[in-house]
Amino acid sequence: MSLLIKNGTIVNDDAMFKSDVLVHDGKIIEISTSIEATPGLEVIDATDRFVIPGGIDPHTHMQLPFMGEIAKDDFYRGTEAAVAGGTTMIIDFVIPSKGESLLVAYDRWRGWADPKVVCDYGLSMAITTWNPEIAKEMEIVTRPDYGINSFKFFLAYAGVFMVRDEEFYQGMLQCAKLRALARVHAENGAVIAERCEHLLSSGITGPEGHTQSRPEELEAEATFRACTMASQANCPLYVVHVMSKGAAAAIAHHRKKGAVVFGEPIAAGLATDGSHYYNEDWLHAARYVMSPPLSRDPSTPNALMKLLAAGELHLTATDNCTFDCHQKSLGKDDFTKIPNGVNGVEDRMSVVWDKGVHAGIIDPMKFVSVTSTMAAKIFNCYPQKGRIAVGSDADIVIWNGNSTRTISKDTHHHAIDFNIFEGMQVHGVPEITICRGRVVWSEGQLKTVQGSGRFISLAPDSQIVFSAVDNRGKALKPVKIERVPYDSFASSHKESDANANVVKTKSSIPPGGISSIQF
Ligand SMILES: NC(=O)NCCC(=O)O
Ligand SMILES: [Zn+2]
Ligand SMILES: [Zn+2]
Repeated sequence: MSLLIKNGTIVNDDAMFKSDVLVHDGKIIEISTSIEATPGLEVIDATDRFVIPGGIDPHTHMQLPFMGEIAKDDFYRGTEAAVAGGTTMIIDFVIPSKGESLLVAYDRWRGWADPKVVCDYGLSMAITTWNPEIAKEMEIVTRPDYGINSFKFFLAYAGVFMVRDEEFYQGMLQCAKLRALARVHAENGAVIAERCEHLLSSGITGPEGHTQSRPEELEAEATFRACTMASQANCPLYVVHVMSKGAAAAIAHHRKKGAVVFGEPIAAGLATDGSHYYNEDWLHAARYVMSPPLSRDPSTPNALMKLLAAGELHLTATDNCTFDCHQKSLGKDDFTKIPNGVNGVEDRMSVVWDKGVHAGIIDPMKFVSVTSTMAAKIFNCYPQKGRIAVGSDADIVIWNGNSTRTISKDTHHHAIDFNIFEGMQVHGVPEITICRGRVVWSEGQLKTVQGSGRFISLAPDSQIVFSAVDNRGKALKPVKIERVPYDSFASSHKESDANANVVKTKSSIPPGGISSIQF
């Protein structure tokens, strides 16, 4: 099947130019001005439109079993919502139960996703238990037939997914060895558990308790701790769902010291805030319950966008994990029982365009970078994905930057009965979405076939993630001092030596060897 896209403005992360694009058999085969429309070619007129790489959402949880419920968007509805919003690839998380084999969990996720996805997808793997068997299985799943190149550690959800600091540290050592990226959900799960108990016993049972149990300081503290530990393990780190200025500052602090750390704000955190938790309507407030919570500081969404513009945060995701009103209502007497998670996969591209490009904070190239290219580079599928170039997959969106739409549960494609962006009017509309050469969304209609998406095997050792770590590792090598064997008798009779305390060996201070906490 062949497609010709004419008269559009191609946008990559590093350039914008007018050109035509010819697609054949799922790949881009030619980019030049004035490609002739031969008979049999389907022609798309992209005059006054941008032609952008399809969005990549590197953080979703389709049909995740969580908090006694199953997230409503399954891999079919969730990927339909994705393509309706201009996203052509997602990276979802395999999350094994505590003690479960990674391989068993992996097969379950593939069994769920493969027959349902309408766009391409990759997988990341959560590590919820630590033991030598898990370390071995991490090695297995990084092979091409499994295609995992990142592992996520939860520092929250005590007793469910959370790992202890020493397990997280061991896990990162293993990630570094396998050249896989460590990802972290950075909160202080132990303190949160204490605070939840205290709030409930003081009679605070509503959704306002959720946000009060998880002050921003705890996210900032955990982010700082995770970055510090990653530096000690010489392991690149990716902080998922950066929700607060404090967490973003912790990432920037460590980057300034040379750490390889990436920060991912999500659509919810870029477009709305935590004032909803104090809404008097219980259900309204419960809809926004997610962790870490939305920031109570109303200036945070704009600040996070500016940090993307400045390169201090790096790419956007959604953490799409949807529970409907009925599921949310299971926590009506106890906020700790409200299933955590919000929508985003359909609206991320429009929200980032509206709050970023339309607001004058980022340009269209940066938009492409933070919605697609950076994800492709970090997860090592670039330039197959994330670029409009000859040889790349034809994952393309015809984007109208001037058009507007109003987000609503009545028109969205999620499987839930509300939308956290309800009523928001956004500039930036995906008019046509093309997944590997197939038009899957046009004229407001889905044209999808279940199972038509493919699994993308992600290889370890991404350049943008790992190029710096070897030299850094040399400086981190433990130092051994060669000494004459210690003899306690001789030592106690030795004359005092004026130079006894002078270290004669040359030593350097490795990265992270000096405290990075400076006030
Ligand atoms: N974020 C959230 O509240 N739910 C999804 C699971 C996670 O990523 O923490
Ligand atoms: Zn998380
Ligand atoms: Zn998540």
